[in-house]
Amino acid sequence: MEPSPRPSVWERGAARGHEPEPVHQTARPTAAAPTHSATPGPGDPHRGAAGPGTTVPRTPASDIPTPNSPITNTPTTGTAAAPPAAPPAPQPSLAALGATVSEAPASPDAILIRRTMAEIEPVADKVTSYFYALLFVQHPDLRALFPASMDTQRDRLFKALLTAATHVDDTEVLTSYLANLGRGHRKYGTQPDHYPAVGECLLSALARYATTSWGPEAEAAWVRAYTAISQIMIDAAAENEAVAPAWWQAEVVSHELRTPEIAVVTVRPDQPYPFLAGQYTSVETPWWPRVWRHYSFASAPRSDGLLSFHVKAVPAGWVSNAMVHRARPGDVLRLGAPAGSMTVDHTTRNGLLCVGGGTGIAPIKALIEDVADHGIRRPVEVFYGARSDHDLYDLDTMLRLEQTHQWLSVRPVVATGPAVRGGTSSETGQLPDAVRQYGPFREYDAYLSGPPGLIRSGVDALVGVGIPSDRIRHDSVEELVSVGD
Ligand SMILES: NC(=O)C1=CN([C@@H]2O[C@H](COP(=O)(O)OP(=O)(O)OC[C@H]3O[C@@H](n4cnc5c(N)ncnc54)[C@H](O)[C@@H]3O)[C@@H](O)[C@H]2O)C=CC1
Repeated sequence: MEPSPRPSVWERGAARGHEPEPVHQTARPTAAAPTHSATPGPGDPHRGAAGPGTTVPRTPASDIPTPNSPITNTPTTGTAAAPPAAPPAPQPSLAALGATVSEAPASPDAILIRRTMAEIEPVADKVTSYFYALLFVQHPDLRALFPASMDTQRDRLFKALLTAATHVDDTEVLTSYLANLGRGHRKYGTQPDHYPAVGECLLSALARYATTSWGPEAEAAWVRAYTAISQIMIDAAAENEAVAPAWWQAEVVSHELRTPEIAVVTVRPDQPYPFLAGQYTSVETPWWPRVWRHYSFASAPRSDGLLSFHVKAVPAGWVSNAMVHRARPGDVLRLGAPAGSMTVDHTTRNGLLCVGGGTGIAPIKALIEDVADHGIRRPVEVFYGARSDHDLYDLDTMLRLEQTHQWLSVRPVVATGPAVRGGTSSETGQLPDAVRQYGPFREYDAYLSGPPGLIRSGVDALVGVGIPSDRIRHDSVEELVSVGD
């Protein structure tokens, strides 16, 4: 697969009179690879972040590139300039982006971009493969910074780029999403001068496969979109450097095997870790460098600063098996920044209807603790589902919470049963069906957590029991699908 020797679009500059965007600045840094969602990626997490400081022209996020004041990216090795004062705001998911795409009239650029997208969709795998082949041939220094296995990685960078480009008209949601993405990429050691390299390869891949819709206008639209996207990410990362580390080191302080496959892992971050109950983080183990997976926090923020995760070892899951079968007290993990919008709205007195399946009960437990911490009595109804009685690994904890808080009600539901544990008999069936038997829940906000299939069918059930879709919160199904192991 030969990379095309085409001249840089960033050197040529976008159409419509925009200033050209220089491609290469100083020495290429010791970059890193993206592992989950989007763009240029990670450095070796256990060696410290990227290489020498580099500069790129900087523009206002909402504008088209105009060289002005430079950003200087300095290595971040986990030392925050100042401790983060407040927990981060919940971040929008790709699902949130999807909800907005059809509402506004499309701009000319968006129309051109969507045409390209429609054309490459049937051959998306080929486009992605070509994109990475090109990236690694033209920038071999970047290859060593991606995970050894690209199986999971393959889709992430490319898909996120395309998703963001598709939503280029929706400035508010897109900016928030991309800013979060840019901050999240700090843990990979992503540097500003990686973005033009990725942009070049993205456009080359599109040009090769979108033969019908591609042309000077489409290319110019993509250059503008990608330039805006990368600038938002670069700016957000630079701003975030002043207030938070690129990652946190976290020592395992306890490891409790609840079933042969499920462990509760508790860690102590090396510095304050602000987050909100219901959020999740990315975790990298020392055994699989540059492979990050998402796990929800299983507790609300605690006064001792400890964080807990419920991890189920899934077949062939690298990180999950390491977390369950290998991690022991004293091991040091790395954590990315917190993310996710499945958080409690404390401006309302609505009740909470919580549906947690399997290890999806972890963030539900955090939400319950959060409600308790706020001291306001709001009804909280929990449906806790598992395949069998044996898999209700956290039922004792949930029942203890129910005994402590009279506003809390916990209903175990097993797919195959019947079962009785802790003196509480479980219902038998699927979680969404169990929810439908109760209600209506019109004065409730809903929280869904668990396998992607449960999220999808759960939303329908929750709407069916009277909860408007804008009051149903769950993490992005796309992210859940891509973090299964
Ligand atoms: N924030 C979140 O949404 C979180 C999601 N998870 C995800 O939860 C999953 C947990 O896996 P396991 O414990 O093996 O769960 P599991 O496969 O044992 O299922 C748990 C429960 O969900 C129900 N369920 C599964 N698929 C369903 C479907 N298509 N429709 C209706 N109900 C369904 C099952 O009947 C069971 O009650 C993982 O995929 C993990 O990534 C875990 C923690 C947090």
